Amino acid sequence: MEDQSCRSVEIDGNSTSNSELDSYDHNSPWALDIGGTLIKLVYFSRKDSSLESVGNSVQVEEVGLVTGSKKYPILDGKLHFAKFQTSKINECLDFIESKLLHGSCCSHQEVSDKKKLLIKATGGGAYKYADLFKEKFGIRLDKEDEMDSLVAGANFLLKAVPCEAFTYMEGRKDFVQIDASDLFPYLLVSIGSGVSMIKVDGDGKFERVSGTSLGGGTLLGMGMLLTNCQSFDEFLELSHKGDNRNIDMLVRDIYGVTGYSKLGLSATTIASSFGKVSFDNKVLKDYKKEDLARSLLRMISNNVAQIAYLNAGHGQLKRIIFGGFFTRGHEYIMETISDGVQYWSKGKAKAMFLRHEGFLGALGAFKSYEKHGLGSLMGHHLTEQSPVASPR
Ligand SMILES: Nc1ncnc2c1ncn2[C@@H]1O[C@H](COP(=O)(O)OP(=O)(O)O)[C@@H](O)[C@H]1O
Ligand SMILES: CC(C)(COP(=O)(O)O)[C@@H](O)C(=O)NCCC(=O)O
Repeated sequence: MEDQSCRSVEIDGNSTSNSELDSYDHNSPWALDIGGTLIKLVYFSRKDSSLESVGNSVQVEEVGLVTGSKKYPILDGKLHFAKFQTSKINECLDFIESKLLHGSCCSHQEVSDKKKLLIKATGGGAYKYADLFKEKFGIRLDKEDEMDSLVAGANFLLKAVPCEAFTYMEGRKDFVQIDASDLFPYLLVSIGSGVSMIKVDGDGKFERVSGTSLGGGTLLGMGMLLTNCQSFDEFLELSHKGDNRNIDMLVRDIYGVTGYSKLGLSATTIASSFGKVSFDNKVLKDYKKEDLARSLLRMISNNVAQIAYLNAGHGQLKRIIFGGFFTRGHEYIMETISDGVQYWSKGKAKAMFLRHEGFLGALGAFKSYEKHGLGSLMGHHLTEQSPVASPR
């Protein structure tokens, strides 16, 4: 199971001067997003930091974003992204220890003469696992609201990182540079274990307009039950090889080869996900795992796309931006979501995806150090050095 990975992007600090910055140890500010399924960790290392060479059990790949200016060399370095299974939180703790992160951060709190480290953390686990971090490292998790963090992370990426957003249709990825003055409003759809839909009107201005419990956790949970696969990656691999038409009832199975043209329902449109099964006199083992995986993937992706479209339509939003680890750059998932949005909106709305889609909350929490007078930890004008792979 691909239960952890780590990537990095190179950035230069581009901050306003802040004297507080100089009195703290900035070797490696870091922040966490502890979700229902995955823990996302974002940390910063200076260019000459020993962090690069410690804890090499986790692969660190350079992705390659560099800022223009070098005003604050103390902040020059790399932003790293790592993820872990929430169910294996000890691996995350070991990683933090191996990178010596437990001794460094951006903010301290004086508690009975002792300086305590405060680490920005978001997601439900910031509450659930607060005691664990306190007991293990003496660290206090400084909780940032999950929705605030998602929006802050998405706005930062959309405004500051060129070639962050892209569309994916008919096998083609097209990067979209959105003018910051024309960014809002948009619908942010975070597909994690569950799904949150947030109408974003500006920095810190948003409303969670909807959500659904049929999300990434549903796909993974049902996928494991139906196919016996042990991981998300294994499930995706299976789904590649499958044919959902052996499981789903299509319009043609009901109407015949002409489809239901009066309603614009072509013969190949899925009329009922998993509907074919009710016709067959078969049991689970008679079905190919690949087909079940494909059908389930389409069912969840279509459903999220449809609910997203409905909410975007309601708020008259033309852009729907998908985040969360569910998509993970997986072409078939993105294609299915794009098709769904295209189909339901009759081409009026567009699905967009983000290269750092799984790290919105963690990035938002990381950026929130700024709110507390710690200057800008990340440059605001990042320029792309070369086409990059996403940190997945
Ligand atoms: N390596 C992985 N392990 C588990 N789930 C993964 C993995 N990669 C992608 N996923 C998908 O991403 C979902 C979790 O997304 P994420 O945005 O991290 O949500 P959460 O914050 O709830 O953990 C999972 O439910 C699963 O569908
Ligand atoms: C509770 C959550 C915000 C937690 O976020 P997650 O860990 O799934 O990313 C999310 O799972 C969610 O929005 N679920 C849908 C709940 C609902 O609106 O019905």
